[in-house]
Formats: sequence, structure tokens, C-alpha cells
Amino acid sequence: QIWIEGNIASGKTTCLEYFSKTSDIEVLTEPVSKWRNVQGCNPLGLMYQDPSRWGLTLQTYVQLTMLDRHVLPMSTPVRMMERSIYSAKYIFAENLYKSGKMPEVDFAVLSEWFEWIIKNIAIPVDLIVYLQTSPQTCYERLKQRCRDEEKVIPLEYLESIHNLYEDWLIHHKSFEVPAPVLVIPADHDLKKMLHQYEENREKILMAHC
Ligand SMILES: Nc1ncnc2c1ncn2[C@@H]1O[C@H](COP(=O)(O)OP(=O)(O)O)[C@@H](O)[C@H]1O
Ligand SMILES: Nc1ccn([C@H]2C[C@H](O)[C@@H](COP(=O)(O)O)O2)c(=O)n1
Repeated sequence: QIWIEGNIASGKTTCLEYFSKTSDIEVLTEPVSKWRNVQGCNPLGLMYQDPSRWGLTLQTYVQLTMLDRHVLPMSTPVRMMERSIYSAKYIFAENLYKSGKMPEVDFAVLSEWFEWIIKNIAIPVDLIVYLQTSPQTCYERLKQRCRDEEKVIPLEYLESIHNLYEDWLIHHKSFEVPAPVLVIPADHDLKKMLHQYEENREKILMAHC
């Protein structure tokens, strides 16, 4: 199992789309559509409007929907999955808490849920592919993608997410990393990115062996 990790709009979905054309690979994208519509409500939009009030609501739902993805039985030898329950906690919940936008009690409850899950439920991973971008590149791609909820995201938000990813996956300064990390520089244009994916194809697809 391979997780594709990276900042918002770093190119994870585009990377997965590329590999989805390979036979014997199952690709699981993030369930963003669920985060934008759970029984007619939009926790992603609410979180960006008022993170202190809705951060826990979104992150609880992210935790549930990511766990649901992790425990799906595999239908092919290789599974590539966009992000993980780990980055939900170590990057996004952490960012809300550290920036003072998630109350301590909310973070404590979410943390206890997370700790219980990783202790009691097997979440296998063989390789983490980190698409390493500059926050500025993500900011430009984010504006180009133009998702309604994300129009309020400032560059500083992407910088915070970037720093948390770097501390976790590059500098090993924050949390345990559950698998080896393959870093792919991802500021390049699409043509160069596809070339890099080809160069790394073997390393990625043989990770489970
Ligand atoms: N290498 C690239 N160069 C330029 N634009 C890109 C590149 N990769 C992706 N994009 C565009 O940037 C936006 C975000 O990409 P996406 O794959 O959705 O990112 P993520 O899934 O990480 O949020 C999309 O509009 C996509 O078409
Ligand atoms: N735990 C998470 C995971 C994602 N988000 C947000 C960030 C983006 O606005 C959106 C989807 O991310 P993308 O795939 O485009 O990088 O969901 C979050 O707030 N918390």
C-alpha cells in the first residue's frame, strides 16, 4: 500500500490519475466530495468559514472516512491512496490546534480517537510518496483549481501545512513516520512530473515486495 502525501493542490490527484491507467493498481482518492456534502451539510466549507467552531466536526469526519478507505479489502496487488489518517492527524488537526483554531478539549478528544484507532486497527503502509512543492506553487494551483470552499485560503495557511509536512517526512522532527518516504520534487510542469513518475514507477510499484 502506497500513500501519496503532499500539500493542498500539490498534484496528488493528478499523480493518482496517471497511475490509475496502469493495470493491477487500485487508486483511492481522498473522499473530498463527502467532506463537502454529508447529508446536505458541508463541513469543509464550514471549517474554512469558522475553524474554531467546525474544525473538530470536519476532522472527525475526515478521520472516519479515511479509516473507511484504509480498511477496504484490496482488490489488486497494489493500492495507491491519497493521503492517510496519519496526515489528517499529524498535519491538519495539528495545524488547527497549533494555530489556536482548535480548542484544547477538541484536540484532546480527536487525539484519543486517533490513538485508539492506530492501536486497535491495522493500517498497513509500505511506502509514502511525498510530493514536495513550495507553498507558492500550491497557492497558484489552488487558485487555478478554484474550489469554492478554498477561496479563503491564504498563502500563510499553505506555508503552515508545508512546514508540518517537512517536519514530519523530511526532518523527522515531529511524529513517527510509519514507512519509508520517497520524495518527488513537484514544482515542475506536468510534462516533467509525468517523466518523474515514470522514472520512479518501479520503486513505487515494487514497494510492497
Ligand atoms: N505539474 C503541474 N503543473 C501545473 N498544474 C498542475 C500540475 N499538477 C496538477 N496541476 C493542477 O493543479 C491543480 C491541483 O492539482 P491536484 O492534482 O488536484 O492537487 P491535489 O490533489 O494535491 O490537491 C489542478 O487544477 C491540476 O490540474
Ligand atoms: N485532514 C484534512 C484533509 C484535507 N483537508 C482539506 C484541504 C483541502 O481544502 C481539501 C482537500 O485537500 P487536497 O486533496 O486538495 O489537498 O481538504 C482538511 O482540511 N483536513
